[in-house]
Amino acid sequence: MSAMADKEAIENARVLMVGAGGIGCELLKTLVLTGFKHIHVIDMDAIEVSNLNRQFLFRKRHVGQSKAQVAREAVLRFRPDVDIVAHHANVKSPQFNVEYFQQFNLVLNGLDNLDARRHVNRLCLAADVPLVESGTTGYLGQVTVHMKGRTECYECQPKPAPKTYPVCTITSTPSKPVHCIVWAKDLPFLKLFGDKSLSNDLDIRSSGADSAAEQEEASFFDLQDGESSKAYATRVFDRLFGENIDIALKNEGAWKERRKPTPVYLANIWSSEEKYDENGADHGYENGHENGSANEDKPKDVRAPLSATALLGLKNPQEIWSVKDNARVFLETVRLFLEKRKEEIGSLTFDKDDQLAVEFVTAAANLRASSFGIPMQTMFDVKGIAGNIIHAIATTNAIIAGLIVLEALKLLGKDRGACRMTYCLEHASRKLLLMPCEMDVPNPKCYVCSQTPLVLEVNTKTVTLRDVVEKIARKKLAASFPTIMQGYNVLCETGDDIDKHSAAIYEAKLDTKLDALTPVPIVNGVEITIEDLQQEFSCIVHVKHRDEFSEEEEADQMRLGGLELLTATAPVDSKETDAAPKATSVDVQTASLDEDLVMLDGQNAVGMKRKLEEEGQEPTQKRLKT
Ligand SMILES: Nc1ncnc2c1ncn2[C@@H]1O[C@H](COP(=O)(O)OP(=O)(O)OP(=O)(O)O)[C@@H](O)[C@H]1O
Ligand SMILES: [Zn+2]
Repeated sequence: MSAMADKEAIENARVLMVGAGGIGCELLKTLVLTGFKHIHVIDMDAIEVSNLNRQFLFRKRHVGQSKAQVAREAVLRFRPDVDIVAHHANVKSPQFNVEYFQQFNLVLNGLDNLDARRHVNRLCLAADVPLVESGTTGYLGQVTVHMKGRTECYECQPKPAPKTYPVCTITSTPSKPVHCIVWAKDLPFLKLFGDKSLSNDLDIRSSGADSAAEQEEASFFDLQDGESSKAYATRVFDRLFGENIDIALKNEGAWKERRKPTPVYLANIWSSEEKYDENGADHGYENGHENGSANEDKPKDVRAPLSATALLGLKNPQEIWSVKDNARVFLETVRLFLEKRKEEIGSLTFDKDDQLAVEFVTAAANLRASSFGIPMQTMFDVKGIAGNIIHAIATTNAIIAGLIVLEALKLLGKDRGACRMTYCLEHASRKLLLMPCEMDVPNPKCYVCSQTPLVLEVNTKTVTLRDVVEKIARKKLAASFPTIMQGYNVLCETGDDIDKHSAAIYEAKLDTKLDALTPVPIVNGVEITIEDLQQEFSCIVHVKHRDEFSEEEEADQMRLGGLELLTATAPVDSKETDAAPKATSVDVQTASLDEDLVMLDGQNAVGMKRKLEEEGQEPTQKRLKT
C-alpha cells in the first residue's frame, strides 16, 4: 500500500469522471467512499428504464432526468460534504477544452464508445493529465492507465475493426440472420423513418446505377398526399419483400450457385377471407395502451412504450413468429410510427431501447429471412444482435470501478510505476480472475502521441475535400472539429466559432476534387495537415495518388495507413484490410470491450491487444506481474 496516495492527497485531488452509466455510478460511489472530495462528472444522457437494473444511483422516478445530475444528488445524500460538479453535456463540446482538463489531477473514464474515448485521450495528452480508461462486456472488463510520455496512449494500438459484411451480402445475397437484421436496420428502417437526405452505402446496389431509378427509389418511400398509413404500409411491404426480390431474380447469374429467394407479397400471406384486420389492433391500442386506463395514472415516462406486439397479442419476445405474424407486426409498426410518432419521422435512427423500432426491425428481418430461406429469429435475439448487446453485469462494473480507484490512488501516490493494466476474466486463469499486466511504453508509430505522419492513398481526381473531411478527418482520425491545411493555406475549418464569411468560403470548396483545389491542388506528393484545435491534435498526412483500389476500397477511393504505404505499390488484397470501407458495419454479439472499434487500414498492428475472447481470455502477449 506504500505506493498509494495518503488521505490528504486523496482529499485534495481534483478528479474528472466521464460517463455516469454502469461503470460511472459504481465509480462515483467508490470515489466518495474512498475519500475523494472534488469531482466533476460529465454525462450527456438522460436516465432510461433499462439503466435501472444496474445503475443503482438512479430510481424509476428519475427516468428522463440527467444522469450526471441525479448521480451527484444521490451521492450527496450519503456524503453531503463532497464537492461534485455535474455537467449534463457531451464531453466533446468545446467548453471542455484543454484548460478545463488542466484543472484536474486525474481523468477517469466510464464511457461506452470509441469516439468519446479517443477524444478524451487527446485532451488528456494535451493537458498532460493521467487517464484511467475502462470498459466492460458482460463478465469481461479491463482498466488501463495512460500517462503522457510514459505509457502508451489509448490510441497507441490500433483497435480491432467492427465486424463488417460486404454490401452485396446485405443488399443481395444474405445467408445468415445477422445479414437480414443489418439490412432491416440500415435500409428499410432508415428509408421509412430516417433522414432520407443521408446517403447510405447500401443505396448504391439496391437502387442501381442510373439516377432516374435512384430518384424513383427515393420518392417511393415518401407518404403520398391523401395516402392512408395502411395503404402506405401495404405498398412498402410489397415493394421490399415482393417486387425487389422479383427484380433480383431476373439477374439469373446471381442464383446459379445459390438458392433462389422467394418473393413475399401480402396477397399471398392472407387468404381473401382472412384479410389483415387493422381495426383489431386499433381497438387494442385504444383500450390497452396510450389512451387506455392501464396507463392513465402513471407518469409519462413509466408508461408502457408504444408497441405493435402488445396490440397484436404477441406477448412472448422469446418466441419465433410465423410469417403472417411478422407481416402483421411490420404493417402495425409502420402504422404506429406514421400515426403516433409522426413528428420523429425523418430523423429517427435505430435505437435498441426503442420498442417500436426493435419490433419493426425484427419483422422486416424475419420477412427477408423467410424469403431467402434463412432461419427467423425471436425479437429478443434480434434486439441483442441489432443493438450489439452483451448484457451488462453489475458486478463486473463494480469490480472495474474498484480497480479504477486503485489505479487512481497509485497515480496520486509516490510510485506511478506501480500502475497496472488489469483484465477482469470470466474464468480463472492460473487461479486469477483479475490479471494485472505491466503497461507498454508509448508506441513510436502512434500518430496521436508520437505524431508520426500518415499516408493517404487516394484518387485525387475523383475524391473531394468533403470526402477527406468526413471519411478521413472525422471518421478515421476522430477529429471532432477538423481543420485541413496545406502549408499555411487553410482548405477547410469546422467548428461553431467560424465566422459566416469564412464558413461560406470553406463550404464552397468542399465538393471540389482534390486535384482541382486552389491555391494548391492536392496531388501526389503534397503534404496536408489535419488538425483539431480543441483536441490540440495535429497530424501530417502525405498524399499519394492512386488510380486503382481493391474491391473493398473502391467505393471510397482512399486508404489511410502508416509510412510503409509510401513505398507500397500494388493495391493491397482486400482480405488484409480490416476496416473495409465498402462494407456496412455491424453490431455483433462478439464485440470486444469497445463497442465500435476501428482500425486504420494497413497500420502496423504489431503488439495489438487482441480481444480477450479470441485469446481464450489470456493476455499472453503481456508481461504478467502480480
Ligand atoms: N460523448 C459523451 N459525452 C458524455 N457522456 C458520454 C459520451 N458518450 C457516452 N457517454 C456516457 O457514457 C455512459 C456509458 O455508460 P453505459 O456503458 O452503462 O451505457 P448506458 O447507455 O448507460 O447503458 P446501455 O448502453 O447498456 O443502455 C452513458 O451514460 C453515456 O451517456
Ligand atoms: Zn499513442
